[in-house]
Amino acid sequence: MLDFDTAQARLAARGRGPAGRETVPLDALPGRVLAADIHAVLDLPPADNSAMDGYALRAADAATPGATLPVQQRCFAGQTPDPLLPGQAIRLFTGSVIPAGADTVVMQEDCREEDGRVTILTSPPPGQHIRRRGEDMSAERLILSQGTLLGAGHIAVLASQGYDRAPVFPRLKIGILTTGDELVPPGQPLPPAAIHNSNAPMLASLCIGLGAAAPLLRHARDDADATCQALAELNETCDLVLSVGGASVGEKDLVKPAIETLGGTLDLWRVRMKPGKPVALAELKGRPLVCLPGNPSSAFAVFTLLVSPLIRSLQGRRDVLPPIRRGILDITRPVGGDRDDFLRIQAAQGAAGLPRLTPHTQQSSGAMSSLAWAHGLARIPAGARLEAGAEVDWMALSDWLV
Ligand SMILES: Nc1nc2c(c(=O)[nH]1)N[C@H]1C(S)=C(S)[C@@H](COP(=O)(O)OP(=O)(O)OC[C@H]3O[C@@H](n4cnc5c(N)ncnc54)[C@H](O)[C@@H]3O)O[C@H]1N2
Ligand code: MOO
Repeated sequence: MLDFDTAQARLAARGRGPAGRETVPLDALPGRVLAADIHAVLDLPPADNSAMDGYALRAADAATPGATLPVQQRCFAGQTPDPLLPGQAIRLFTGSVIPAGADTVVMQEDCREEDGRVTILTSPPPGQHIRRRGEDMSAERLILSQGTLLGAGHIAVLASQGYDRAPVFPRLKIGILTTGDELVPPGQPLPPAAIHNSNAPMLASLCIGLGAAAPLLRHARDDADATCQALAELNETCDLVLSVGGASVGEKDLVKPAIETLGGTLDLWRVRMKPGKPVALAELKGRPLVCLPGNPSSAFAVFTLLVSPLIRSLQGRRDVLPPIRRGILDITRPVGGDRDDFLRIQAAQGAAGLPRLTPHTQQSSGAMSSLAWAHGLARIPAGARLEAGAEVDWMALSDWLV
């Protein structure tokens, strides 16, 4: 058996960054991956400005508490103040440019203004409440790196620099192949012995959550030619193909022979993880193809832990392997087996700082109710027998499925 970390590293390393780029306006950037380093073109703030509503003055003019200074001018954000005359103060507001000659700002709560004069109740130190030119971003400095997954914070930074668009990598095209005569699409009547195809919409939604284009879905009945045909079509049109089901040892496991018939190479693994043992990484016409196990919870775990790093590396992202968290097992019976167990858990605030991880009562690979419940997957290392209170690694879905 192949240990879990080796399988994960092999898949993460298979990703080759995307070819091509496109330029996209700010409102279409969330979830896209930056295709170039971005440098600042402006100093931000562009000039020294006030962090408070108050008065700009020379600290030396208010060294004695209770000093009273004439108010020379009122200057709002967006206006250019006159130079500050000696012994005077300029009324300003948050964001107002600091007048030449002023070296400090006193917030209005520490002053009293009456009849055009302001009394400074608390003597200010020099430099107080002044935001310096360029202290946030300075022109020509790197502000965003290629491979960054863009969100609201990055878009704010781009906009502040005057960029109204940015270069991004094209969205990854993923094809999903499901197999099995027992499967019927949702929305259609269910004959005896059939089940609805839940893996196709689940995997499509996982791919979209990772920023891929809406996947191309194909279903092949248990037939060698149909499987070959669907696989060839997906491989032709997509950057990555995921097949699900038919990866194990059954007599109708037709995906592997189809890959070989089409001239692909196949690396077949039995990964020491539960759920999710049968996984294969194939290469067909220079493009990767991953075979996932058909059991829905196995497909979900394999996608989350093994396929998502491959997708992130194919997307050209910097953060291929998301963080691993720590938590405390909240269990009533010992856990552990001969494979690394990835238990579907909910996390709650624990007493001692680390979160408390409660596994779902139904951990079977075929059961999927827990997928709509889980916050993450807690790892129980192969060979371990862990009791309540044991500290373990866990992968939050909110970290791994973006
Ligand atoms: N003799 C052995 N049997 C099995 C082994 C083994 O080592 N020896 N491994 C088991 C493990 S572990 C897994 S995981 C499964 C993997 O099976 P396959 O990847 O070949 O998948 P299928 O047999 O096609 O299906 C398994 C299960 O999942 C259901 N399924 C499949 N596709 C979908 C779908 N799109 N939507 C909903 N459900 C789906 C299918 O009906 C089966 O119930 O093999 C074990 N067996
Ligand atoms: O590995 Mo299978 O995924 O246990 O059911």
